[in-house]
Amino acid sequence: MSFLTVLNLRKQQQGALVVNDVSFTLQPFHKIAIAGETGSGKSTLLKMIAGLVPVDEGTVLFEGQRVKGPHEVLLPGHPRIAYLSQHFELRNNYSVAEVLERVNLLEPEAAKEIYDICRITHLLQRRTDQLSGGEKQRIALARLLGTAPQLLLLDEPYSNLDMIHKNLLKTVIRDIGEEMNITCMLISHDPQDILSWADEVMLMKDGVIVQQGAPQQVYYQPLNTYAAGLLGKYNLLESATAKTLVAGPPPKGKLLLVRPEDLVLHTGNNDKTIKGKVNTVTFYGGYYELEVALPKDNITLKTMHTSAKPGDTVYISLKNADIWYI
Ligand SMILES: Nc1ncnc2c1ncn2[C@@H]1O[C@H](COP(=O)(O)OP(=O)(O)OP(=O)(O)O)[C@@H](O)[C@H]1O
Repeated sequence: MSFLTVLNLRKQQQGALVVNDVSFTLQPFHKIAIAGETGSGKSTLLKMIAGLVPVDEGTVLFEGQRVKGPHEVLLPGHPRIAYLSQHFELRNNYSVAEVLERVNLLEPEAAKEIYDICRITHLLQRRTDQLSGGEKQRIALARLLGTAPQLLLLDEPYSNLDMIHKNLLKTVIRDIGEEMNITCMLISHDPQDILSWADEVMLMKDGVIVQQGAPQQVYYQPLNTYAAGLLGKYNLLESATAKTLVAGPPPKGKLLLVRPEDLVLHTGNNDKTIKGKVNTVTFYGGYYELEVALPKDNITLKTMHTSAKPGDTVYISLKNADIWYI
């Protein structure tokens, strides 16, 4: 028996199929991250799993039991599945401690551990209108954890957070998984959040899972340009370019997909380099990004150090990475 089984789930909104025959299973403590363009059905899928939105067709089984829809129960939502919405609200004119105590099901010691993990212990006496967005987010999370969930569904938890609060929340989410033994699923638009956290990545488009696999696999072996683009920049290289960079002929009708960091910049040429002219150089802090015009392609390349300037001639080779054509 799987921890969570999603079977042929379908949902229509305003006459359009927004979740279309989605099936997957989730084992305890396996971290699944979902990405997809806006409107691809990610939130609707999580809300159906949580029992907050009625299912049109299909079934959600949590520990072998069907998750009931919101119209089948008095209080919508499964008691052991928590969903953190992008649009959560904290009641005004209450202290943080009061907001948390209203729903807390845990012993004081366990509740205190959650407040520590969520880094909110110092905020307990504050009023909810005296909090920053990042603090509110961690309190909303602590409130959900107080209901003792086994499965936590996080819907874009990092949106609208500055880097400091985002990093703090990332640590909190990691600790929830590791120290509280809660299984998490997460939606995010940011490849860095997804790839660094997930055991498995699920990519959605038009209500369908278009690709699912380990982060390295979906990043380096995307099934199509949509999947490639969701997880970062990429180059699609013509066969003439591919022939210079890769030993052996490219498969007919296919293009070589290369991530910018898998190209190497040289100042001199050899038989595995291709000559190009630098169009732009952009500094991003930890790396530089160069746009380079090749005879048949324009490519994007990432490098840690460079003194190249627009107009310079450079030579480019491919790192010894796995070759992927689409
Ligand atoms: N309650 C609703 N009533 C009508 N249409 C809805 C409702 N909820 C969602 N939709 C529509 O269903 C589609 C999928 O929405 P959903 O929020 O699941 O997408 P998403 O992938 O989570 O998008 P985003 O990344 O923008 O949050 C969208 O076209 C949306 O407008």
